[in-house]
Amino acid sequence: MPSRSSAVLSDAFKSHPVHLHHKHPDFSSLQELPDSYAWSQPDDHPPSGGPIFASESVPVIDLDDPNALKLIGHACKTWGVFQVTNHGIPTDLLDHIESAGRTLFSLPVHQKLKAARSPDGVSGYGVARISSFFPKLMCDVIEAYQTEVKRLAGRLMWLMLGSLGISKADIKWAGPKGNFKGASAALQINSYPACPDPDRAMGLAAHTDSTLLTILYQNSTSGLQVLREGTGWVTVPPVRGALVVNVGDLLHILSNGLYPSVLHRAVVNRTRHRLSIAYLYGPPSSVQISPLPRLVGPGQPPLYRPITWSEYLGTKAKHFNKALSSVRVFSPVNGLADVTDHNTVKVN
Ligand SMILES: C=C1C[C@]23C[C@H]1CC[C@H]2[C@@]12CCC[C@@](C)(C(=O)O1)[C@H]2[C@@H]3C(=O)O
Ligand SMILES: O=C(O)CCC(=O)C(=O)O
Ligand SMILES: [Fe+2]
Repeated sequence: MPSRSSAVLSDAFKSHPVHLHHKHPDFSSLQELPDSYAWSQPDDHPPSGGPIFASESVPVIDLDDPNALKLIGHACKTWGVFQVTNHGIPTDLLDHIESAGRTLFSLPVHQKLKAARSPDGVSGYGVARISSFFPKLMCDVIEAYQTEVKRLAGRLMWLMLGSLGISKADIKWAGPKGNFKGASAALQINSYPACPDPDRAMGLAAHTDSTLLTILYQNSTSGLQVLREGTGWVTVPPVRGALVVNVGDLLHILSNGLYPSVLHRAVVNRTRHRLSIAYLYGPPSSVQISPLPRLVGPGQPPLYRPITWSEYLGTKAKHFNKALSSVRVFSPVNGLADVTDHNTVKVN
């Protein structure tokens, strides 16, 4: 979004521009998966959806539930992801932003390319890392959505931190009113066209978000999967009106590893187009984030060094899924893999 915060955030990519040599095919007319889209790691990609009858599923939490705080704390510790209902964002605003996204993606390719994201930019049309050049009507919807989702993000922050015993006095950068006024954020609209060969393709590769938290709206077509230890990839089913919340790397750092960021990916569907809208939420871009003093002590040394969001995005751009372990202070002495290290994911 053309906002001050994303202009500052984009500084993070100046030294790691992404040069994509992709042509943008017209997906609406493709009968076969182009070779350039065939996924090279079939082992890591069991047929779309993972186990059909997963014994456990991602928690769905009603924010009006008096036990919401406890339920959120438990979900953050054990899953790193949960869905929320009664979150205050009206369903018709969700419907509007979805149709605004569809309108954008259904523009002819040449028109979308006029808003192509530059190699070191945060916003624009492209293959993952979006926005701008919207017709006025669409901007209104996006602004309305950003206002609401920003408020929800602040509320979720206090619920997530509150369940760790953290109060407003502990987070100075939340501002005098504790409403995270200076927070930075990016809104990413993802479009996953129907794919003739979904088991050989990938919508969005496995990653963790470099955020404090991410709030994701997904339309009625499933595709989001989270990696659950001992189970494998678990589909997060779309629940009408609900939003998915996941823990990002910066909350992982802030909580000194108590709330692990969750590895997730998006798979594609043979017949249905899928759309998702991610609100990637973080602290003011130059605030140092480090394990909260309240969560460290003699038996619990700080596991991560202080780092700003801007610096972390640069680290992510360089090390991808190893970024988090690259800011870890104590490497395990016995050489065992760090449980938080997603090093089973190969970086192409
Ligand atoms: C504020 C952010 C967070 C970004 C970069 C920048 C704008 C776009 C975000 C995403 C969204 C898609 C996955 C990801 C991994 C990607 O490629 O672009 C995210 C990345 C991150 O979480 O690191
Ligand atoms: O489309 C999805 O479900 C996932 C999107 C995502 O992970 C992201 O934008 O960071
Ligand atoms: Fe993500």
